Amino acid sequence: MSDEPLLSVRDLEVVFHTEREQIHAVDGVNFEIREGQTVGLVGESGSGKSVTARSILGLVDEPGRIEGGEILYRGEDLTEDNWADHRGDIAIVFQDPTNSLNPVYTIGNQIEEALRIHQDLRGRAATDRAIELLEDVGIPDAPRRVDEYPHQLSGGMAQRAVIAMALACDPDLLVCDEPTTALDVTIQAQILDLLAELQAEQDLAILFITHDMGVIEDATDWVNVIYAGEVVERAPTEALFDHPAHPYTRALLESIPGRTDPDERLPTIEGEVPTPTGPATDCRFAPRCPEAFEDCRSVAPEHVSLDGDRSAACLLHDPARSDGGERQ
Ligand SMILES: Nc1ncnc2c1ncn2[C@@H]1O[C@H](COP(=O)(O)OP(=O)(O)OP(=O)(O)O)[C@@H](O)[C@H]1O
Ligand code: NI
Repeated sequence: MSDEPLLSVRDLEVVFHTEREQIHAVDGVNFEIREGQTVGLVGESGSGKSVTARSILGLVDEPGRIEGGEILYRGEDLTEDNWADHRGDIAIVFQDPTNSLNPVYTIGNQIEEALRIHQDLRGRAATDRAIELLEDVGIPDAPRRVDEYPHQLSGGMAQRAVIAMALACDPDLLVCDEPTTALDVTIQAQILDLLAELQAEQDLAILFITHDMGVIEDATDWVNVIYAGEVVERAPTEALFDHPAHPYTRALLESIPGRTDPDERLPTIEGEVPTPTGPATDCRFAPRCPEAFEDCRSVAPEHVSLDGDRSAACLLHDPARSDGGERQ
């Protein structure tokens, strides 16, 4: 295994040019994923998680455009129109399996199509491999179910079939955009277990996107916290949960059920994620931040290195500016 990251997202900028305004949905995002690692991207709705995911696959649609930065897959910049060369290397699983499956074809047909394109497998060999993949993702009675149509599967089984389809390209990286959000809780846990198993058995790297810190704790090795298009904190998962450095991360952690007094109502963060329509001139979280001070409203914070490899973009950690807040 080399030291080079499998995927390295550097200063990614994605802008949506709408009639009314320019939305900087992803505004200078940086993170890395190493082989076999599970990396989380967590933040509230509208923070830029899905746009980041779609960028990695080359799936940003009009009026959106990648306008800056690099997405390096094994050192090769995908944004220079290299997605076609790596079609099978990176696969994506979306939230709602019914949108990823075509209702008029059997599950088997759809997996076999992926096998034909990516592995050049046809006929009996493709069917056998499709059955094997369905078995790998824990679908019981796979030789029969391979001939079923999407509507014949439950939500959890359909999501397993989508994962089987993603694995048919034999990817090194699986991008999972809220893969369990549409499923009920017990099924969610089963899909998380399945992903952990596949990750361990196949040395698959996973980018796990969610708004749910509980899922991050269960599923990831490393976390990037995203707010209004910017990564505001990055840390190994355990360290982040032990000592969250950014006030936004602390607020997200307080909203996990079970971490606060069960008699109290679940604390939620008041206000909403702002939509960035220009370059950052302040801390975008400041209006909602219980610890904000004057400078937070006029200075865009840079990432400050903390212990280990972690960092946070918050003036509380900037020794030159903090007015006596917590320092590390
Ligand atoms: N097609 C589009 N046209 C205009 N703006 C868009 C479009 N798609 C996304 N955006 C903008 O990008 C921002 C980030 O969206 P994104 O879907 O990445 O959020 P998210 O973090 O995935 O949220 P969620 O948890 O709700 O899925 C949105 O707030 C929106 O302003
Ligand atoms: Ni999303």
